[in-house]
Amino acid sequence: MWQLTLFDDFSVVAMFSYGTGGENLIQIKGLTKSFGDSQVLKGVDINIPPGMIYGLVGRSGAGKSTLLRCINGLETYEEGNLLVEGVDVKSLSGKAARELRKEIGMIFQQFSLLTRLSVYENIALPLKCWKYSNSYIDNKVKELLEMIGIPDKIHAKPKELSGGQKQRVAIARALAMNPKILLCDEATSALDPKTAKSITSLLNQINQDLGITIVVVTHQMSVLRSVCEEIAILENGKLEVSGPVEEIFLKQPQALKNLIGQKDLVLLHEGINIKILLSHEISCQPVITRMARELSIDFMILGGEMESYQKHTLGSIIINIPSEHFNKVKEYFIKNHVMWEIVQSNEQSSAEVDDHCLAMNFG
Ligand SMILES: Nc1ncnc2c1ncn2[C@@H]1O[C@H](COP(=O)(O)OP(=O)(O)OP(=O)(O)O)[C@@H](O)[C@H]1O
Repeated sequence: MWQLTLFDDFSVVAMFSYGTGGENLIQIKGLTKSFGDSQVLKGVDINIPPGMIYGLVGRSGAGKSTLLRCINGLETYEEGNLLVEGVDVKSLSGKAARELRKEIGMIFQQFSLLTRLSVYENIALPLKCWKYSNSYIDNKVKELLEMIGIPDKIHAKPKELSGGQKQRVAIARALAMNPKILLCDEATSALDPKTAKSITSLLNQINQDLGITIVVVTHQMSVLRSVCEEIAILENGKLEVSGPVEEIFLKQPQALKNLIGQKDLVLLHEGINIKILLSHEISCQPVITRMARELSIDFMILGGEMESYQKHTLGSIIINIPSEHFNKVKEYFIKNHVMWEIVQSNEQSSAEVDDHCLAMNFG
């Protein structure tokens, strides 16, 4: 539903309030951004529905932080549209731009707390800037401290806090204005794995309890897997792949391989090495052992891994089967809707594997 809002500097902004179900809270289309002669975002398209935790990944310099800063209006862009709640961020100025930023909280790798202020004062800062009453501020800060789980640190200074506690305070400060969107730029990168996990759990909790849409920029794949529903992979300012996180990690498109590299696999030169993708449906069933029984074949297990995602556990397993069984194994996979691919050892060329399959009439 469209709404006209009149701000006190007399700027009028058409606001879109969702409630129609399928609308995207953040709609990015053909976004282009340059610094001088260097184009760092090259026509990026991304849609993020309300309430989703969305991950942005890519190698250093891919343009992730720049994209985040375009979302909250800290950077401008030359071409394309970036709509937040249906309003093009570029069209906003003055009070309207500040109102938008009020709707969007942000946290960073280095926490960005003011060292001379206490935890209470740090969290209260945005509320003071917006001139809320002292009693409102007091209630809000205490409520946020309860939510982030460190009410006892209310009078502590940042130097008296651990990294995880500092990030909790930064999260509380980012939530002080009741934003609809929380942008997290490498929020867990400076933390040890266990503390990082506790922060990702807090983000999940905030998303579920408050319905806040969260955009996460990270280099940590475990963070993506544990919090994000969908992700986008940026390469040199271009969107290479986007979609559900489970699907992307399962199918491993080239852009993901470019990002995380290839694992060193111990593959055999003899027979056929097959990677079986254990989707949620497949990982819930004893597909592999059943295959051995049903087809009366033996095979070697060369490796495998299972990873936990927000909703499911999935992964892959690599087996080596004797060449003469390939046809019936393939038929078994097709019949049981198993996703698979042949992986070749360093000694095997693809032509060799193809010849092998042709010679065996594997087609
Ligand atoms: N204010 C700026 N002025 C000029 N160039 C900039 C500015 N901010 C970023 N850049 C350049 O834009 C490109 C993208 O930077 P950005 O910080 O968005 O990448 P990133 O994907 O977030 O990288 P990282 O993962 O290392 O944080 C880089 O080449 C960077 O040097």
